[in-house]
Amino acid sequence: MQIEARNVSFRYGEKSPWILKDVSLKVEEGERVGLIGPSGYGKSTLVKILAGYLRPLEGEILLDGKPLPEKGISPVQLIYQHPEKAINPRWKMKKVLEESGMCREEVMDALGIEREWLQRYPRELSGGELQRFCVARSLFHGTHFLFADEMSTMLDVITQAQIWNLMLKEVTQRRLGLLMVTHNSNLAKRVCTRMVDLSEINHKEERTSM
Ligand SMILES: Nc1ncnc2c1ncn2[C@@H]1O[C@H](COP(=O)(O)OP(=O)(O)OP(=O)(O)O)[C@@H](O)[C@H]1O
Repeated sequence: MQIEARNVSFRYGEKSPWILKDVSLKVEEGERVGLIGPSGYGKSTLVKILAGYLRPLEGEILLDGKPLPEKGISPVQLIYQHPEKAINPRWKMKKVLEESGMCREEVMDALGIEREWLQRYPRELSGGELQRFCVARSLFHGTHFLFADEMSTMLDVITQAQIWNLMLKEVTQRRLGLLMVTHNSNLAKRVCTRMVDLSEINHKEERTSM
């Protein structure tokens, strides 16, 4: 499988400056790509577009040459920096996991998810504890591509290592495609098979100066 951003352009408002202009990027199954670039340059925006959370104003996102499916749980999963925004506040954690069909014991153990947390609401967990649920959920059996947007920045070093060890094991064994946004070059070197610098594939400066 392959996911592709083809000639994607985006801005947040009609009069706002272009954030992305004519950006093309492909990620193949089994690849682990690190997306880097200056702060505020559009990395998170591109990842949200690739995952189908935002629609491009020009260009398209193609999964094996077809538009992303609109129904069902997406084969493209995004884990962001703010787990509290990604989880339904009215559901207990058990229901959150059940909805995705992701209740593998070994994943919960590897992530250090305590079973007692399953009976709690999101507001009753810390950011790090919630993020483990977001990671667990993203690994449901239908996932083909995982996008991690600075997902471990808020976590302590031990939890970061725990989460990344599991992610790497799953990504390698299942040959998932991974796109990670990070400012941590040591982590990127350990995890990624290829690096992409957004400033090299984004043509916004060329167009806006015309
Ligand atoms: N919802 C929004 N509405 C308006 N502007 C936004 C919105 N989200 C982001 N932006 C702007 O779009 C630009 C790109 O933001 P984005 O978060 O994609 O950058 P980034 O490269 O991921 O940054 P960082 O490395 O600092 O996380 C920034 O100038 C930001 O202020």
